[in-house]
Amino acid sequence: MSDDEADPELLELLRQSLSLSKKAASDEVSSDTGVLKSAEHIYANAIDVSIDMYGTKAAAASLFKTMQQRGYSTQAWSQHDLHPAIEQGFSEVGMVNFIFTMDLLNFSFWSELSETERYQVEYLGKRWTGYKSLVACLRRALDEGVPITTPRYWNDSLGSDDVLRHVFRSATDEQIPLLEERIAMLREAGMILHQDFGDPDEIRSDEKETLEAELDQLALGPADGSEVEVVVADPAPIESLPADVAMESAQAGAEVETDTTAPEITQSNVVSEANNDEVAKSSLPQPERRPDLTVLRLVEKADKSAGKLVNLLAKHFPSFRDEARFLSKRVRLLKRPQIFVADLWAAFNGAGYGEFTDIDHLTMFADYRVPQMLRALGVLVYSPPLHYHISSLKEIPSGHSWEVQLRGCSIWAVELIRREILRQHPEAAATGVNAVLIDFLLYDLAKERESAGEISASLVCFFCRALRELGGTLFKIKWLKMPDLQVVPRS
Ligand SMILES: Nc1nc2c(c(CN[C@H]3C=C[C@H](O)[C@@H]3O)cn2[C@@H]2O[C@H](COP(=O)(O)O)[C@@H](O)[C@H]2O)c(=O)[nH]1
Repeated sequence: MSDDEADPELLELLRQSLSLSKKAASDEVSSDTGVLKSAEHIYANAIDVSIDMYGTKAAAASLFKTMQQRGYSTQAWSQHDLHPAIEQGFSEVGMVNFIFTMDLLNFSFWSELSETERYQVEYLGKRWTGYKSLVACLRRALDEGVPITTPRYWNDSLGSDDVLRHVFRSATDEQIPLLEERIAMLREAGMILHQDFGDPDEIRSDEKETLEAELDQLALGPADGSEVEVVVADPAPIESLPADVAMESAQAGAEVETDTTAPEITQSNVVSEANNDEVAKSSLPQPERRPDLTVLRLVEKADKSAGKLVNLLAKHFPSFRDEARFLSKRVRLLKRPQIFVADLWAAFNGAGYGEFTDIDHLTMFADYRVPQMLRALGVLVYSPPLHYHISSLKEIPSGHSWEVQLRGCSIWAVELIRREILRQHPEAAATGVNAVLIDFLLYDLAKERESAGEISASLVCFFCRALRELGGTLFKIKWLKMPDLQVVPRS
């Protein structure tokens, strides 16, 4: 390096000491999520939920057998009715943005109404409920030309409350639970993505000038007093983005910049992810195309670590920070950050943006559906007070000790099932049997039972272990109303 060139390491040191470099802020993220440790702590101190050893062994055997029979793998993810796939015309940017949007809102589809009256979404000539109703809303919006999976859109004037309410519209009188909270979460996440992972091009000019001025003042002249040229890193020109992203954005303009002065949004003048090409051919004036790479940058910041990506989500996004207090200790459950990473891993089959070196460190995702299945399999056992509370259809408030015990013990139970499978079948380690696939399978089995009428949507029939052993009948009890998201009213 010649004398008059600025020392890049010195400049980075200056930036970090002034905490001007975003790079410094996110490098402190650990790859250890702490979720399994929290789950073990909850299990070790739970008095209302326990894990049955025999049930766990039996569940491990039957789940492994089912996995073998179905050849269960990440491939199952793309075979789902509504999940996006590259083969359907989604770009990689579009897939990542879709999955982020989906898992940002992937909570609480609970209804107390009957199958016919509960919230449901009409799409592709079918009625979708539960988690699938959310995915159907996103697909339907894209088909209707609303770029609902483009983070930039969430705070664009075109993305009004009315437009977003229309995206989640119901085919029945019941609307999607927590609609206003979901809209607020979209806007908050869009702002955070722009602030923390925004395109350097989009840094406000005054912000950039401030940065340059501060660095100018601090640039240390070399010993011989010659001038040091302060270089403020220019935004990476689009051609220097990873080949696949540059290609995606050059070809398909995966995202469309919504021009706030554009005419009222109509089906034809907004380019959606899924039908870029058709509209590209249309005669309409095409707005400037620029991909929204903020989620990609978030994913890339994790350096292919699943644990780091989970922690980045919990660190930057309050709505992903799924934690609770149990016996006056903070515990981490992080259901949706983990399910986002798992969905990326499955959607991309462990490659590209789905490649994670530590995917096996993820745990089960503590929702309200998989615990039902664990109970039905005889893995989870409830204390009489908890069982009575549930069977008398009483709600369990968010953050209540019972909720934390149910979620934490479910995570620990799936870990014990995973260990038992590997104990019974050491070869399974090579086939990638991990908590993610066990969880996915438990969820899918629960939904299959629901479709087969064994578990109705609003009333969940449990084989109460004690009754079954006494040859008792099926206990018709309603699953506890346990919102899996701690919704803090937005001030
Ligand atoms: N632990 C766990 N929880 C999951 C899922 C999924 C869907 N994942 C798909 C991706 C790959 C798999 O093959 C699945 O097909 C949704 N949920 C949660 O359930 C609740 C919705 O329930 P219901 O109202 O009945 O649809 C809600 O809290 C939602 O966040 C999962 O996989 N694991």
